[in-house]
Amino acid sequence: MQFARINGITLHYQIIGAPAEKPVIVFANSLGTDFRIWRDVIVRLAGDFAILTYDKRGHGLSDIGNAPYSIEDHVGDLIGLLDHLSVRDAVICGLSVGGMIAQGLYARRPDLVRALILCDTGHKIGTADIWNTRITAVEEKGIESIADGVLERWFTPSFRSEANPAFKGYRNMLIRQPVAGYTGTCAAVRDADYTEAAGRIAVPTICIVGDQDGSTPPDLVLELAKLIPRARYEVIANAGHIPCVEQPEALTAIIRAFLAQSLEEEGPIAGGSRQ
Ligand SMILES: O=C(O)CC1=CCC(=O)O1
Repeated sequence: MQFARINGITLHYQIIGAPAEKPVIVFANSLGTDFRIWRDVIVRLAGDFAILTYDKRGHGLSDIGNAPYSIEDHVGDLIGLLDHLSVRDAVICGLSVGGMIAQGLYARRPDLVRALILCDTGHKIGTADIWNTRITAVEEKGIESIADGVLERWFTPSFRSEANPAFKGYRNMLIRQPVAGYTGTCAAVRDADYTEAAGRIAVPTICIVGDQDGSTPPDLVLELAKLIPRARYEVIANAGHIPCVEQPEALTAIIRAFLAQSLEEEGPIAGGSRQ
């Protein structure tokens, strides 16, 4: 296991492959999850790419730090981690709040970003009322009290079978996140708005969404894609909010096709920076 002290807190991360030798893909995960959600995508990409995953603050094995957070706290952690690992010019793939972190990273440090894969995310997600209601419920009654509603938006009905051990496992992942980390990140999403910044994105970008995503539905993700100059847009069939879990093969195929085209257009990377 790999850990680094960044911005005064311990972050848990994992690097597979050599960033000095292969194009780097960084995966940023969603609210209420840790980096294990990317496993079935990573195993399909490893070998061709160096892969960095990490648990954002307040999630997984990373420290909680001072909650509540702003999205800039999460962005600052990823900047710190990439600087710590001397990774530049990476492909950033972010899911949901991870996609907002990716947008914020590009806004602050475009030198770190070669391409963006924005998965089931938005320039703005939800309303202040929705997030404040959720924060209050979790503070008063715990994550378990909202888990069923969240899981209905995360996964399609066929995945949400009690007979599916993976469904139970991801429910465990959600309800075992620290309350302060979870509500702290709800506050970060509530206050984040990348509507203006989206128009300034000038790297190859693809926006991807599950056709049954109940959290950031296809309409929202399409709206984001339309804000970003020349962004591509893809819908994955039979997936909710977390296609890396439900449809990893389809998601990997889209990522591969996008990177084959966009990295080819831009020229080869070696040593974590463009030639
Ligand atoms: O958990 C949810 O409701 C969906 C979600 C919104 C932001 C995020 O990261 O996940």
